[in-house]
Amino acid sequence: MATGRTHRPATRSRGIPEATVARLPLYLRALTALSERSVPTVSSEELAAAAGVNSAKLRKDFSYLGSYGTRGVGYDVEYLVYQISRELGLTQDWPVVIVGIGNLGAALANYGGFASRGFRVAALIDADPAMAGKPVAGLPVRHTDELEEIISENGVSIGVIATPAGAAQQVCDRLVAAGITSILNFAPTVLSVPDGVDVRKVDLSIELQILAFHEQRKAGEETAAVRRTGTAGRPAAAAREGRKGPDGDVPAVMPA
Ligand SMILES: NC(=O)c1ccc[n+]([C@@H]2O[C@H](COP(=O)([O-])OP(=O)(O)OC[C@H]3O[C@@H](n4cnc5c(N)ncnc54)[C@H](O)[C@@H]3O)[C@@H](O)[C@H]2O)c1
Repeated sequence: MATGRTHRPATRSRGIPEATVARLPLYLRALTALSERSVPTVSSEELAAAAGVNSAKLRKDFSYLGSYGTRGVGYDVEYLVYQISRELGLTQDWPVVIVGIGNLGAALANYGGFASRGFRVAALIDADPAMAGKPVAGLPVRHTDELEEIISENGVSIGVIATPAGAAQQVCDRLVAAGITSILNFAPTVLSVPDGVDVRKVDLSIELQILAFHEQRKAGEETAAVRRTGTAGRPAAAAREGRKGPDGDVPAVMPA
């Protein structure tokens, strides 16, 4: 990561809209891929396409970082990686605990993408005494009795909940009481937390339901087109083509 620059444009670490913050990881993922291919600069259009974002939105987002690119050259890939990483707080190491080491917790523990992005799995915690000490992803599973001690010893501020829904609130309360201020919740339940604690929820079934909604709508369009023209298939396909932009790159479902 290029961190050796002495001149940095002023950035506003406060006051960045939440929607911009949500897109920064998309830019970072696209930029990291360019950096791995040793691509030195990228235009806003190329980067926007790689991140699946509209290029005017990208330029506006980058203006919040104080990054305007160079006319005719584009953005310096390495420097943008550094800038976005710094804005997202990824230039420091974040110890994370995962609570609930079943199918999902073990899969998350084995996922290499956390460590490579600065999220070190400090401990794996489970309530099942039979799991205590068993290695998962190279770490011995620790019992929930040790939860508070683990969090304070490792200075953990992010907790991942992968327990059954019924246990999630109680686990959340213990994490918060132990000093955790950010929670990534995979359990299908809404968590109550005090002010100052951030919760992000991941629910793949909700994503599938949204896709189902769009599938149903597409099927509805097809039926309507058949009624209008008496021809199956082609009119609906043409209607879908018609929704695409000039480059044919506008997805039917935009990333959130
Ligand atoms: N968000 C998603 O997209 C998504 C996808 C799959 C599963 N899930 C959810 O993730 C959760 C885990 O799913 P799974 O398939 O891994 O279940 P699982 O039954 O395989 O694992 C759950 C683990 O949690 C442990 N546990 C139970 N109570 C606990 C407590 N109080 N403290 C600590 N550990 C406790 C159990 O001992 C078990 O090892 C479920 O809530 C499931 O609905 C979410």
